[in-house]
Amino acid sequence: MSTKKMPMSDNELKNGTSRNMLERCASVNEYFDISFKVMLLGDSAVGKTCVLVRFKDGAFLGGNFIATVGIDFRNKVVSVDNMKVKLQIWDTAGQERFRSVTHAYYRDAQALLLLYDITRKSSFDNIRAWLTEIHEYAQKDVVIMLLGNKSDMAAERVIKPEDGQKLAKEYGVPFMETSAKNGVNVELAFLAIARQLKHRAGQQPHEPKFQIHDYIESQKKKSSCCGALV
Ligand SMILES: Nc1nc2c(ncn2[C@@H]2O[C@H](COP(=O)(O)OP(=O)(O)OP(=O)(O)O)[C@@H](O)[C@H]2O)c(=O)[nH]1
Repeated sequence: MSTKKMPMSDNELKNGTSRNMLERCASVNEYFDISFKVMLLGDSAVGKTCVLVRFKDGAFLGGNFIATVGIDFRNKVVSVDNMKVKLQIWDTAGQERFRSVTHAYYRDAQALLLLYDITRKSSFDNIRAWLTEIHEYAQKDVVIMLLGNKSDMAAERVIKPEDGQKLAKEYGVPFMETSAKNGVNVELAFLAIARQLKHRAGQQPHEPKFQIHDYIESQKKKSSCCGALV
């Protein structure tokens, strides 16, 4: 299996060869205290790879769209309180024909980021089908977050933030709009997931449960002085 268009040589990437693998091995060796698997899901072209590249490398993959083939992953170690949390983030192909490949990876995932494109209604309408699939293949206690991506494309928007919020509320999952292009909320989404998983792993019986919704809202308020965060 291979992937596409991370910011390395195109040929290596499409064929999943040497440098790609070496870079991943190098990041595997980075020190960490605890590790979690996170998967990116959603229709083809909603921006899963771009969101991952934005988080991992702080870059935007513009230009021609090349669909992911199969599945691939990237590691990133983030600090949560005084702990190093490694997120192994699996980027899946959104195209229907790869579904049987990606199903096999659901079981190991501790968190799922489910994306739609705010400029494409069908990708939003398909979220219910994705959630049905998640309930069928993923662990019962998997942490799910809904992301409305491409929030920078205001002129082409067809899905309002309230629609995303409403759907997320119906399923009891946190929601935010992101932009892989300008980076809005991308880091927050992954950090909120890392924090939730870390708290869950080390939670003592007397400790209050980590409230991911409250954390997201507090972080948005903190950064609202520096830019608009939906
Ligand atoms: N304006 C804008 N374009 C984006 C954003 N995210 C992704 N794109 C563009 O949308 C297209 C699809 O992005 P990908 O990240 O390849 O989509 P994907 O979900 O990984 O697609 P599959 O690999 O087929 O599942 C590309 O042309 C990106 O440049 C964003 O936040 N804003």
